[in-house]
Amino acid sequence: MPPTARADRPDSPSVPAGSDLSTLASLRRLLPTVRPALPRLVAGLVAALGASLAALAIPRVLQVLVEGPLAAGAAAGDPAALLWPTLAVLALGLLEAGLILLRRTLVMYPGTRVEAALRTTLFRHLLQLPASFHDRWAGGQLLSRSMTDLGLLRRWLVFGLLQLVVSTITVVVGIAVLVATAGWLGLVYLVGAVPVVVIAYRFSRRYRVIARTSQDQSGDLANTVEESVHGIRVLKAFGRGGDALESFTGQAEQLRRTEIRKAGNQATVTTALHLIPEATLAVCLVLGVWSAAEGQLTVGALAAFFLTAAVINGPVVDLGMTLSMTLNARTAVDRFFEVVETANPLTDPAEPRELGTVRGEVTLRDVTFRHEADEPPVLDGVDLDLPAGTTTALVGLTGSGKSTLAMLLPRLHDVTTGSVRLDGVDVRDLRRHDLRRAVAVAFEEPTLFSTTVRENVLLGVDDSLPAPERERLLHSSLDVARAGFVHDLPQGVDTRIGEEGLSLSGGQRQRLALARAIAARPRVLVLDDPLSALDVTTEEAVTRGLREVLAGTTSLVIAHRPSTVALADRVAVLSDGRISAVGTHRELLARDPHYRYVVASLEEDWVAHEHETDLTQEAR
Ligand SMILES: Nc1ncnc2c1ncn2[C@@H]1O[C@H](COP(=O)(O)OP(=O)(O)OP(=O)(O)O)[C@@H](O)[C@H]1O
Repeated sequence: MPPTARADRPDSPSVPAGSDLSTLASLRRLLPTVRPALPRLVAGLVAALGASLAALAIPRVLQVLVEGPLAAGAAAGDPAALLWPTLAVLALGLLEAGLILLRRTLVMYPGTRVEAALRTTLFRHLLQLPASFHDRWAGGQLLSRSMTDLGLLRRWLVFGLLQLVVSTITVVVGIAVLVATAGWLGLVYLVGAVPVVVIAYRFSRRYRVIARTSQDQSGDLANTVEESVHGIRVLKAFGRGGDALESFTGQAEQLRRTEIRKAGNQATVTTALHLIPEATLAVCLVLGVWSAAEGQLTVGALAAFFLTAAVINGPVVDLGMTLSMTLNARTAVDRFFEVVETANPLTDPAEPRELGTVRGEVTLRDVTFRHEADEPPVLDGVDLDLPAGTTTALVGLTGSGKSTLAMLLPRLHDVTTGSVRLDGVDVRDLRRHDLRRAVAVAFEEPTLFSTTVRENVLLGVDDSLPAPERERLLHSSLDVARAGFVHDLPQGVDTRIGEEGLSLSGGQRQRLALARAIAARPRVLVLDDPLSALDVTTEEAVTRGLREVLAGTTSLVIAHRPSTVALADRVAVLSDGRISAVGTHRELLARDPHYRYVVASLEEDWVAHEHETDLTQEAR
């Protein structure tokens, strides 16, 4: 089975957080974001109501026309008497059309603004949330929440919401007009509204669940596409393209079935909402004609009654669509708030300590770390000193927790217990911005952004530095990382590199990521196996350059190869969640059997890794 779905991650919480709220309470959470747009939305609502009232007024004019000038004019052979009522109907029609246009114009801008504001809020929060959140949440789910769900929400705000309010008011006012026009006949029409309400209520309960399933499934599908495109080389290399397609087709089929269920439910309710008012109208027709024949109702009142009922029938029939739009919007709001209301445990302290000039001394004391409270600890009582200006290699068997430990330094994770200190200050007492200016990281998996080489490398460099200084940093860090290949790119350092730098080789990407970490001139540099994708010759050249840069910088280098270990002044061995030995490479080789075992297994892994890299490159 190809890794098209992140089976280890919940794609979305199984019990939606907003599900215990009523639809109204759930949607009300949008109010703070919608508030600035409220005046235009309310103006749009007034315009829409005006249009509906104009439509409702037309039958009344027709009643006057039928009962007055039409009868009299026709009898006297005086068609001129029809002029004014006809002009009134025309004016009302034009007013209705004008108000509909005004409504559209008024609500279009606030709708897009609210959508953009919500999208920014979501993205800002995603950037704030810790790495552990992104470990748990699939990218496709976040993508579909920020794109599809917010698009649904905008359409509901500019159309569904207004339609719902206007339809409700039109129906209520319309029924009042019916009662005023035809007395008990209006009450008969009102009785017909009871099954409509019951059906609409039952439909909403069913549809809410289907809407949630459909939006979650479309997030899962987006995730599959994202992962398959991301991992296209692996899928091709292992000949698993067909399996990926099968998995995608399965998910797409599941979504299609849900959409069919959704459409089926909508069709059923729309049919019912069509039939009931029409049937009610038929009953009213029989009763109305009988009543007119008995002289209890004038012909004009009867005509006005049916024209008004026809105006009301429109919103009743549309109720199915407006309700489903509202329920889709409610689901979108729930899914939005599930992310936005995820508490961020990695916040800045209320009273942050100032860092001043950083020496770069790092100490870890009795550090325990577990991903979840009920999981065993990855780190369990780690004590480690990184004296200022020294380079320490962190070595351990695979899965021993080296990357986890490295992530504690810039607070990508927070310790569960114990402390990490920079120059004696607990990193949790510092602003994250200050801390991350002082501590830079180059990860083994180098992520590059879809922008120029220059912007990628200068990502961590202070924007306020003068341009010549930034330029110097750019070139010197590219030099150290032996990334001279960028000068051969079509526009040199101004060449846009592809999504995640995929148009570059693994080794080239790794060198740019290394250059980025060096260019930030941190006092503490964390390198998570930064040379793993380099060939031996390039690795030697980079190592020579790095040695100069590392002199004077406190560095923690996670090493998977003896050559990387050689960069370090000393080596710390991570075993069973704690530091089991610290010393020079030679000392540890001489006295620590576990270190000898780790080095031997790393050498084996390295040979296997080289072989696998060759295979993947051949597959390309
Ligand atoms: N998000 C997570 N939730 C639960 N466990 C995790 C998570 N991320 C990593 N782990 C587990 O934590 C342990 C340490 O992982 P870590 O990546 O720190 O090891 P490592 O020593 O850097 O491994 P390697 O040398 O293979 O890169 C592993 O057992 C891993 O499965």
